[in-house]
This record gives sequence, C-alpha cells and structure tokens, in this order.
Amino acid sequence: MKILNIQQIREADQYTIENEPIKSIDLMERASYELFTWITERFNNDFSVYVLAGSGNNGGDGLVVARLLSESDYKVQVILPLGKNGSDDFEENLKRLKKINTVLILEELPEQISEKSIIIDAIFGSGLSRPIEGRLADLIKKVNNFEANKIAIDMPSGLFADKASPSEIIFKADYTLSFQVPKLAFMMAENQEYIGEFEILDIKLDKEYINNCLSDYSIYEVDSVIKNRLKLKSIAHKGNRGRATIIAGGYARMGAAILAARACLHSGIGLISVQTCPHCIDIVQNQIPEALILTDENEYVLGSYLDYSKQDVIVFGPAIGFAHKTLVLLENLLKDYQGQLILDADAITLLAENRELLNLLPEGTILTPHHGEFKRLVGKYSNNFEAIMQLKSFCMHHKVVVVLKGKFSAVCNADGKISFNPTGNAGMAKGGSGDLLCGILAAIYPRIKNSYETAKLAVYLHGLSGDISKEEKGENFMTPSIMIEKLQSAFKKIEN
Ligand SMILES: NC(=O)C1=CN([C@@H]2O[C@H](COP(=O)(O)OP(=O)(O)OC[C@H]3O[C@@H](n4cnc5c(N)ncnc54)[C@H](O)[C@@H]3O)[C@@H](O)[C@H]2O)[C@@H](O)CC1
Ligand SMILES: Nc1ncnc2c1ncn2[C@@H]1O[C@H](COP(=O)(O)OP(=O)(O)O)[C@@H](O)[C@H]1O
Ligand SMILES: [K+]
Repeated sequence: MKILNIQQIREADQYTIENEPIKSIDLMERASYELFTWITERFNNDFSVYVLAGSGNNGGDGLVVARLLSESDYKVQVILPLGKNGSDDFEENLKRLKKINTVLILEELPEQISEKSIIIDAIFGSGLSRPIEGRLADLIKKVNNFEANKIAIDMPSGLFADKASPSEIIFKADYTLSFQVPKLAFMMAENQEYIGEFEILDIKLDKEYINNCLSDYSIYEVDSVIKNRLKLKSIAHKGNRGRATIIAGGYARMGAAILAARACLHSGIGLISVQTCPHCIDIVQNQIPEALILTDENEYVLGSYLDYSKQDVIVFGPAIGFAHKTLVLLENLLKDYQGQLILDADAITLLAENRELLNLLPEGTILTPHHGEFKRLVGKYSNNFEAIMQLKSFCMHHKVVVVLKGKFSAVCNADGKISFNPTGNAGMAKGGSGDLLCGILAAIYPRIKNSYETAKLAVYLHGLSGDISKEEKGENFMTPSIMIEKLQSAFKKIEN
C-alpha cells in the first residue's frame, strides 16, 4: 500500500472532486460516513460521544460524524475550541448539525467524563501547520488524561504527517482512522503512543490517480508473483532448493547459529551448512542433525575461509564476535565470495569500525541492523524521520539492501525505495529473534533471487510468525524457538 505525502493527498482529493465529479461537501459526507460505520460497528449507543471539532475540514468531518451518530440515537456533545468561523464545508455542516437540534454544543469539555465515553479528535488533520500552543494545548493535555476511548480523525491533532513533530502536545488516540492512504508519520516508532492502532478507510478517491502518484514509501503486501516464486517446483531436489551456510556464533555462543540454521531449514532451504569451531561440532550436530558441518581451523573463534563455491547464500555475523581473524574472514568474503551475502549483528559493527570495508560491499548485499547497529554505521539521529533519510542515502551510496529492524521494520533498496513491514509485535523483542530473520532470508533468497524482494518477504514472514506466536502463546511467553515452529502457519497463511 502506497504512502503519500500531504501535498499528494490534497491533489488526489482535488482530482476526485473535479473528475468524479463530486462536491467537496459530499466527499466530506462520504468520508465521514466511513468513520461513522467504523465507530458504530465497535461501540453501541450506550457510549456518550464528545466531538472536539476544529474549524477546518477536519472539524467538518467531526461535525458530520456528530450528526450521523446523533441520528442513530447516540448521546453526542460537540466542543468547538476554535470558535465557529471555519472553512465553507465546516460552516455548512455546523448549520446542518444545528438543524437536527439533538446535539449539545458546549463551550468547554466537562471536567469529568465517564469511562463509557468516546472522545473524537477532529481538531486538526492534515492542515496542521505549527505546534499546538496555549488554550488548545491545555485541552489536549486534559483529554489525554481521560480514561475514555479516544479516536482521532485522519491524524491525531498535533502530529505532523511528513516530518518529525517537535512538540509533545499531541492527542493520544487509541485508534486513528485515516483516509485512503497511510501517512509516513504512522510508521515512526516515536509516534505510536499518539496513533494507537491505525485503520485506513476507503473514501473512494480516484484509484488511477493514486496509482500514478510517485512515492518512495509503501507498506508491504505479499504479491502473487513473489508467492509463486516461493512455491517449490514438483521437480525440486535438495540441490536446487538452495544451499546456505551460516557463519555465526562461536565458543559458548552457538545459540545464534542454531536458531538461524533452524529457521533456515524450516523456511525451505535444500541444504544447510553451519561453519563451526571444533569445540562446537557436537552441539550443532545434536541440535540440528540436518546440518552439514564446515569445520573452522580455529579452536574458539570463526576465521577460516573455506570452500563456499557451491553456496548460494551466506549468513555472516550473529554473535560471531570481533576477533581479528573474524574480521579477516569478513574481508575475504566481501572480496571473494560470489554468492549472496547477508550481514547481521557483529558483522555490522565490524564494518562500522573498519570503514574501508564498506567500499567492498558487493552490490545487493543484505544488511539487517537494529537501530543501535545502524547508528554505528551512519552516526547519531534523533528521530525516525532522520533515520529514514540516513537509510536511503546509505543504501543508495553502497548499492545494498538494508533492513532497519524495529516496529515497522524499514526495508530499503539501492534506489532509496522504502517498504515498511506491517507484521510483528513487541513480544519479538527477545534475544535471538533477529537470528531467525537471517535464516529466513537465506532460505528464501535462492528462490526469489532478488535482494529487495527477498528482504521484504522474509521480514514479513518473520513478523507473521511473531504475530501467530503472540496470538497462541502470549507476548510474554513466546520465544524465538516458538516463532520457528509458527513459521509453519506463517508460510501456510501466505501460500493460501
Ligand atoms: N476534500 C478534502 O480535502 C477532504 C478533507 N478531509 C478532511 O480535511 C482535513 C484537512 O482539512 P484542512 O485542510 O481544512 O485542515 P485542518 O482541518 O487540519 O486545519 C486547518 C486549519 O487549522 C489551522 N491551524 C493549523 N495548525 C494550527 C495550530 N497549531 N494552531 C491553530 N490553528 C492551526 C490552519 O491555519 C487552518 O485554518 C483532513 O485531515 C481530513 O480530515 C476529509 O473531509 C476528506 C476530504
Ligand atoms: N516492538 C516491536 N514490534 C515489532 N517488531 C519488533 C519489536 N521489537 C523487536 N521487533 C523485531 O524483533 C527482531 C529483533 O531483532 P534484533 O534486535 O536483531 O534482536 P537479537 O539480536 O536479540 O536477535 C527484529 O526483527 C525486530 O524488527
Ligand atoms: K484529528
């Protein structure tokens, strides 16, 4: 699903108004009817409704919703903190609201409201032009302390859609109901406490116009071409389903290698090899009998460049440490290995500390840093909008694919296109969960044969196995090992 900026959304509104054609007041009615339907499907009319309406078109939406709810026998009260002189469509809807004469229009929000209430934020939407101050700021602080159900129309008031929000005076919604396309701000971790869950309501803006809009940002959806490439051919044999080698862990840190190898195995790889030091061979053989062992010459660290000529893909880095021999192995892989490289965790720190190696990164290499590791590569940033800019320029400069992990992991390619991943949850924030992602990436690459498409799909499946684990086991109990089991349902879900 494409993410558009405010300017593009305005143009899409305008294009629809002129070419459908539809009057702007009727488009507002259509948009608000979708809001009304969403609300009535979830909250019955035992809930009291308070609508905070600004004086622009966001406020106009709020007034329409107030009217529609009142006509369905909800007790509705409207608060107009900005007064009554507003946009044309706001004014017209204020008249229509007054005509039905069942909605109380208040000067101020009451001091107390029952928990069985809904507060609808229709103060500012996409027209926000500066941080909220003064009396309005006090109002937002006050409602944020109420225990009611809070719904923001289009955007939580105070939040900017396309850039970092400088102030913390922002409506804290439980749900944000936005129109037609998501906004970039919804993807940023620091905004989640204001957005709550977001839903995109189809208000029937011109589809073709939106398809033709150019955007570097989107939310990932699995497409049928990629699904087909994932299917095993009936003539598959272990030699043509892909060969992957995991170079990870080391003495007393073999968990990372085992988790990555198991995830790889359960994601459809044909042959899996694990490079390991002599002391760790038994652990690997006991834990993954399916794995071939590549024995490192070093006793306790990984550092030998072995024969990888038949390997389609190598995962290098999880818990591998920072020994000099390991650094040399990384350098040799960057220079000589001809297959697909996936670099994670300590490999990324080694690159950051030995920056000349960055120039050796083969085109299309996949790197999977979390924010701590990514900052080592690109320097500090103070919010996710800055992180996204750094991500683009890093990928474009080095011609690589980076998965920047977190809530809505961002997958960026060498053209600076960013796909945000919608699956996953906080239960995945447990040591070992990133190792699985490496394994899934390695298993999928030989069938997809494109770093960006592989990364998007693997991150999606990884998050989906996390979501299924959360649903079945709960976010505290779930572990990376449980997530490996749930890959079964995750694959089934996308295959059907
Ligand atoms: N035809 C359309 O364009 C549609 C627009 N829709 C709604 O319209 C909204 C956009 O409406 P508008 O463009 O009127 O913008 P808003 O309703 O978001 O607010 C704009 C007004 O607020 C003022 N303002 C901005 N920041 C302020 C601040 N910090 N303190 C005080 N005043 C401030 C602006 O000067 C302007 O007068 C969308 O978010 C959506 O809810 C929907 O009705 C769907 C159709
Ligand atoms: N709050 C969250 N919501 C969604 N996904 C998350 C969240 N926290 C962590 N994750 C995911 O869990 C994984 C953690 O990986 P990583 O940080 O490398 O951990 P480790 O190195 O301990 O395995 C990443 O894929 C990340 O996207
Ligand atoms: K709003």
